[in-house]
Amino acid sequence: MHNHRTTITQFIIEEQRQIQGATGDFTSLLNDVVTACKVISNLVNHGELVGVLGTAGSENVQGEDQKKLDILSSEIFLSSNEWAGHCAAMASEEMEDIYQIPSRYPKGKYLLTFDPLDGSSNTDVNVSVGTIFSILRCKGDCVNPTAEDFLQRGTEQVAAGYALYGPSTMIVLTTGNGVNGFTLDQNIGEFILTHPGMTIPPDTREFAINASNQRFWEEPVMRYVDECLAGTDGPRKQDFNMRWIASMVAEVHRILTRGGIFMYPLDEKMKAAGREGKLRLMYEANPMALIIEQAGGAATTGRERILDLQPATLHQRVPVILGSRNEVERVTGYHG
Ligand SMILES: O=P(O)(O)OC[C@H]1O[C@](O)(COP(=O)(O)O)[C@@H](O)[C@@H]1O
Ligand SMILES: [Mg+2]
Ligand SMILES: [Mg+2]
Repeated sequence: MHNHRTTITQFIIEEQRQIQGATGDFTSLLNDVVTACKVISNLVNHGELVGVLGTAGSENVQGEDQKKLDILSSEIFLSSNEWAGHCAAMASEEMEDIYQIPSRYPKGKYLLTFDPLDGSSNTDVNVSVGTIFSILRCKGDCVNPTAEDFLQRGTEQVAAGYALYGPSTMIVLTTGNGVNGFTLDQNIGEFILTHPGMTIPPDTREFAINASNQRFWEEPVMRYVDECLAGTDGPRKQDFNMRWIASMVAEVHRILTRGGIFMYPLDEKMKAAGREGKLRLMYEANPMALIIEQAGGAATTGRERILDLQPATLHQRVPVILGSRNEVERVTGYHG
């Protein structure tokens, strides 16, 4: 008897069988998302061999220089998910407005939001990058959806996940029923369940923050990091380690695997620029917050639970503090 390995398709179908009235739409939408991640993984893996490194010479709605892979990955996600009739519309980090499903295709009942290439500053230096996605139900006019239809709290997500293009390619997924990780077996081109029921330890001694912004941090974050750096000589009476990969997907995956706290807090520089944070609520903070909470961790802005936030705009930025529950609650507590 060969040792049976569960593919992501089988896992999703078996999970959907538990749901009364499941039509299969959700399953095939997830399958199309998985296909898109496979295609992006292949591009990232081949890098300069296929000429996909470097900048595209254009800016996105956030005023950031777009990498070729940002745009290619966004196009791959759109073309993989527009034809099958599951989506009413889509929204990408790389597009100002929502993407309407071309009239030649049927429309469906889901809204797909995604960060096609996360960790863009790492594409050209061969460091892990990823894709982040979030699925919502279309509650309004699904024939002519608008950006407003996407502005649902993170608690409304029916699924969230990310693909990590690292030494191995993985997908980590939640449909609100725990968190599971799958590794791409390049030989058969299938994602195999390798990390069932991922959970985050409540305590950790590993923090991640971009220390180059230190002089702009608000007092609560300054205090928290100072106490970590003071180690056994300070009030925490224990030493802490630090990590910063500059790819949110890779940081979150490390935290899901061994615990930790990741912070991209609001700071004085952002406030001066009229910005509410660095990371985007709809396709970075909300999907990651759902995954983290489903694995037993916590995710706040420092002041509020991220999943409770009422989105105001499609590309809204928010402060993000997530990971091991007791540390996130400590930093949040410092914010009063
Ligand atoms: O360059 P910094 O300030 O370290 O910021 C790194 C952060 O920015 C991001 O790259 C933003 O995401 P994108 O690459 O999708 O724009 C995060 O993945 C990462 O955590
Ligand atoms: Mg990103
Ligand atoms: Mg991105």
